[in-house]
Amino acid sequence: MLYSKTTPEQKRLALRAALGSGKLQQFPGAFSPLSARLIQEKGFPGVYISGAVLANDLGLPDIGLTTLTEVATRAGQIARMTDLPCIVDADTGFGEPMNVARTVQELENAGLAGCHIEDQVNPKRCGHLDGKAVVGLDTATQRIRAAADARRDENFLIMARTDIRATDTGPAGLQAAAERARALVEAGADAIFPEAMGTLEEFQAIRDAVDVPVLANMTEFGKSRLFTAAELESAGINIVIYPVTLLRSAMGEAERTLDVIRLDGTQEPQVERMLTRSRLYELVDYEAYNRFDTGIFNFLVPGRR
Ligand SMILES: C[C@](O)(C(=O)O)[C@H](CC(=O)O)C(=O)O
Ligand SMILES: [Mg+2]
Repeated sequence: MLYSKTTPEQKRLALRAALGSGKLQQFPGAFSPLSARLIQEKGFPGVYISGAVLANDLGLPDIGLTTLTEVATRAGQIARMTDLPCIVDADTGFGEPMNVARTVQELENAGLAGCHIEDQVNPKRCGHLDGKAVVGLDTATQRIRAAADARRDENFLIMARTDIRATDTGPAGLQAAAERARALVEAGADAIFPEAMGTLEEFQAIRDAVDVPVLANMTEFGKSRLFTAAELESAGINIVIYPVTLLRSAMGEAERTLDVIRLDGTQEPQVERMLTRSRLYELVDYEAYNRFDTGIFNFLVPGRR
């Protein structure tokens, strides 16, 4: 009922333990607080909160238009509805290194378990598009150092994302990614998100370059093949995200339903594919509110009528 009783501190500890377990952790992307409940119910160990989903849901492209306030607010709404640790996409940290410091403190306040900060220039773009540019090593490491120094809970996870691989599609790009990953860990990153890796061998190369957890981004219609959990685990990957998968599924289904209503004049053929009323009520814990309400209106004071 209401919000999660698991504290942010407990969630951060759980995330640290999960990442150190040696088992691949699958984090689907929640597009809403309710979808985070579904992710928890299905037995996943954590929730990812995607910058692309946040922006797209507002009708905006994912090019750094969303603000820290918008991201922290929405991420906080999602985080408080689940007992699972949530990792949020903090893009480039919303400004200069000093802004990155504030970003981390706001995300801590919002109850997140961790965030990732990338080395793209502003305006940033989806990591799987062409023509990206990254900042120099100094700025990239300053962002991470500022983030690591700003946190007040040492277990808040600072993940560094590097987009440098795609700036040179040949072996030099991969070499640059491995070097940058090492430098970002040196600057204080607790985990590495190598963006737009093409093959399992590329993931393996980053894995070999650092001794912190490594993330794989299994976003659809991107540069990576959609590797299975077993494949990623065999490459030594610690955490995999499916960032936009649920939004794409939900919007795909919404589009099909709208077409049916237009064509058939009724949604009837789609009803059997929908979340039922009782399932929806289960997810919002309706029953618990009912008990609460009954209790309030039935209280007795001994000796009084
Ligand atoms: C992971 C990502 O940063 C996101 O915002 O979810 C995106 C996902 C996407 O656009 O498919 C990314 O840059 O890969
Ligand atoms: Mg993003």
